[in-house]
Amino acid sequence: MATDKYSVLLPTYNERKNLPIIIWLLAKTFKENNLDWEVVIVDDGSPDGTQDVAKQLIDVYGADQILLKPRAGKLGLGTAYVHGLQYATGNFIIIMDADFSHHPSAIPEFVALQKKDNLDIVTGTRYRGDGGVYGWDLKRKLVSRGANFLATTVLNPNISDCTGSFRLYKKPVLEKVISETKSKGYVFQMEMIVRARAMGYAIGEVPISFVDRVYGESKLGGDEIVQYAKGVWNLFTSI
Ligand SMILES: Nc1nc2c(ncn2[C@@H]2O[C@H](COP(=O)(O)OP(=O)(O)O[C@H]3O[C@H](CO)[C@@H](O)[C@H](O)[C@@H]3O)[C@@H](O)[C@H]2O)c(=O)[nH]1
Ligand SMILES: [Mg+2]
Repeated sequence: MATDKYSVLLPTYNERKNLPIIIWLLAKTFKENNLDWEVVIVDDGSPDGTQDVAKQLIDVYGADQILLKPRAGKLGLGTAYVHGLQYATGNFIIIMDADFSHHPSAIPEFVALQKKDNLDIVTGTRYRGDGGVYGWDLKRKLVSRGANFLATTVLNPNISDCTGSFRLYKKPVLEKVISETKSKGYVFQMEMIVRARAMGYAIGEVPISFVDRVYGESKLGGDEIVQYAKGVWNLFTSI
């Protein structure tokens, strides 16, 4: 009996090479675990032809499993989730990256933990238990650790990985938290989890291994880091 449905929001920017494999892995994982699913691809006009690949995947898997909801230009990661959510039909939403840094094989663990404690949110953590980061250089590791340290000391949300973006939400919970969230870029994930905590939602953590992408480049730039620091400050003064 499968009444629950899981909608994956998959933001893409130049992920032509990664998309077919991540979709294949997702389909396999959901099928093997007997879960009802769909993927909403939010592509921001990638110049590398990501959308052509997405259309081919719709032909292979069917339009009820793969939805392509593009935007005209690169408008940022945070607003990509807001955009994708409008089209999701599942009662649970999974947010993840399209470049295998978030492996679909962790999804059954997220689902099981959510069910066990009837959690509102399950978030992947690189900074607890068996979790970890592989393939990042020292600078990127320091940026991530520093970002988490800043959020933890200033906002104290009692979450070991505030900037991670592999998460499972009850759909109404995500809708509520997203409606209160103001940031537009990478800082969005941190703001979401801090606000969710302040709203009193039940949050669980699953240790995950984050492996740096094989194909393509990260889109995290210096501007995102500045936006992040501003985001922590805004939350500090508003929550
Ligand atoms: N639609 C859209 N997608 C985007 C955009 N920017 C990035 N993406 C997509 O968002 C995902 C993550 O982007 P990456 O560029 O691969 O991020 P990262 O450097 O690996 O950063 C990861 O770690 C950060 C810090 O923990 C996380 O905050 C971030 O979400 C991600 O998991 C990828 O699927 C990428 O294509 C955008 O402006 N628009
Ligand atoms: Mg990445």
